[in-house]
Amino acid sequence: MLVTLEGLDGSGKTTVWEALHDVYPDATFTTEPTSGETGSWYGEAVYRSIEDDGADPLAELFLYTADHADHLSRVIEPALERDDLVISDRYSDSRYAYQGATLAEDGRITRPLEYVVGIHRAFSIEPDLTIYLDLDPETAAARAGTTNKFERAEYLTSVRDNYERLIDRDPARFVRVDATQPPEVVLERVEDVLASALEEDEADTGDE
Ligand SMILES: Nc1ncnc2c1ncn2[C@@H]1O[C@H](COP(=O)(O)OP(=O)(O)OP(=O)(O)O)[C@@H](O)[C@H]1O
Ligand SMILES: Cc1cn([C@H]2C[C@H](O)[C@@H](COP(=O)(O)O)O2)c(=O)[nH]c1=O
Repeated sequence: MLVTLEGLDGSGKTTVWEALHDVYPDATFTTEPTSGETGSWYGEAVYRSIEDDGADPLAELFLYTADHADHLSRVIEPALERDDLVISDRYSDSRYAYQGATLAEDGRITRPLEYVVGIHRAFSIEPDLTIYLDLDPETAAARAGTTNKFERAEYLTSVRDNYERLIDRDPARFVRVDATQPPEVVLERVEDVLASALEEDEADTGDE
């Protein structure tokens, strides 16, 4: 089962992702952009681009997408074949929401969100469950510390609008969690959501 954590910078994804290691010690934990144990030079290239305020938005989209393609074949698909629970801190929805927003500012691509979704259609795997940590852009930017070009409240407002569009299109996949709550409350809610989804998945698999 593939579970993804999504939300604005500073919404608390990594805090939750780290805490879930203790709850699901046998799961495969991974991230996008890739880094650490599941990292690659593609992920390193993405982080270089994040630090480059003049990076070309289309080139940046394809760097992120290259990292995703490699992540799928090297980490996600083998883990799913082993029947692991896979928990990814960010995944394709980040691309749809963030690069959708960047390309809207850029202006070269009409219907940027649809364009980014479209380039994934032929090869990507949709998550079974996406937990969306919902936070207003101002709090998100303040928590994230505005350390890179994405962590600005104005930009995060259009990223959040894109997440809302994605949720409207696929409400069954997303579960919204109020990320303004204290960390322990957010974690408890995420744990409940995850436990129910795993129970449901087990029941469905048992029925086959
Ligand atoms: N529920 C919460 N309430 C208040 N502060 C929080 C909460 N969750 C996390 N934080 C704090 O906010 C900051 C950002 O948290 P975290 O790194 O988990 O967010 P993130 O969504 O992974 O951000 P990014 O996408 O930028 O990596 C950290 O200082 C963290 O301690
Ligand atoms: C996967 C992905 C990420 N981003 C952005 C979001 C963040 O500002 C940075 C790095 O992510 P982290 O969680 O803070 O490590 O990259 C993006 O724009 N597009 C993506 O596909």
